[in-house]
Amino acid sequence: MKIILATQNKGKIRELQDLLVDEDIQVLSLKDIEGWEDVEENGETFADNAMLKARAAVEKTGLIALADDSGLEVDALGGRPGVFSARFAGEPKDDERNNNKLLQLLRDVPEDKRSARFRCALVVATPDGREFLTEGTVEGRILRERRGSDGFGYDPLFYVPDYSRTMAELTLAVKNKLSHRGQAFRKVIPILKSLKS
Ligand SMILES: O=c1nc[nH]c2c1ncn2[C@H]1C[C@H](O)[C@@H](COP(=O)(O)OP(=O)(O)OP(=O)(O)O)O1
Ligand SMILES: [Mg+2]
Repeated sequence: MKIILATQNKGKIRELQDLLVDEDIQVLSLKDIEGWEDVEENGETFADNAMLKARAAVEKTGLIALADDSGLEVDALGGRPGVFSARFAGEPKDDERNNNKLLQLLRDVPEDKRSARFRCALVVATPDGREFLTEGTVEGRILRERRGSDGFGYDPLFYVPDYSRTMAELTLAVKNKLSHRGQAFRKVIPILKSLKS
């Protein structure tokens, strides 16, 4: 079986490839596809956007596609940046500037009000028109400075109380064990298995 990861994000590709390593599945990403043009992510929810990306990848490749739309919801910001996480500080999307903007907006927010969560929607779409959605979340809080250098995106600012570490201080394996993406992915496995047979 061969699937296409409908993402250009290197951090996601690394995590999803690691999650898929024990499955008997050949994995391509959009980086392997010539002439891929990003779809406009204009959905209202992570699920909507994952669906748009998965569908576009199926249409382009004719393969089963797995798309990820994910982001950060900060309670003190009323759930922002949410679906706008990637472009929080404008175009072109840039993790460094996004993290700076987040720190700036939360400058006067006290420790007990810095709660946040990562949310991930994964969509599996098939060439014969079927679509499957799974989701995952992980709770944490936003620190006042970056810690750690692994991971991507908002990981250096996202502290996971259960592990006393930021996401960027966790190994790939540990992050995949607890993350929003890891949780959503574990629900995808039985779906992929059912498509094989
Ligand atoms: O585990 C994570 N650790 C840190 N940050 C994360 C994570 N998961 C999502 N995020 C952030 C990064 C980006 O600011 C946004 C995703 O935006 P999102 O549109 O889904 O991805 P993207 O544009 O980077 O790649 P693509 O659309 O090709 O999959 O949320
Ligand atoms: Mg995107």
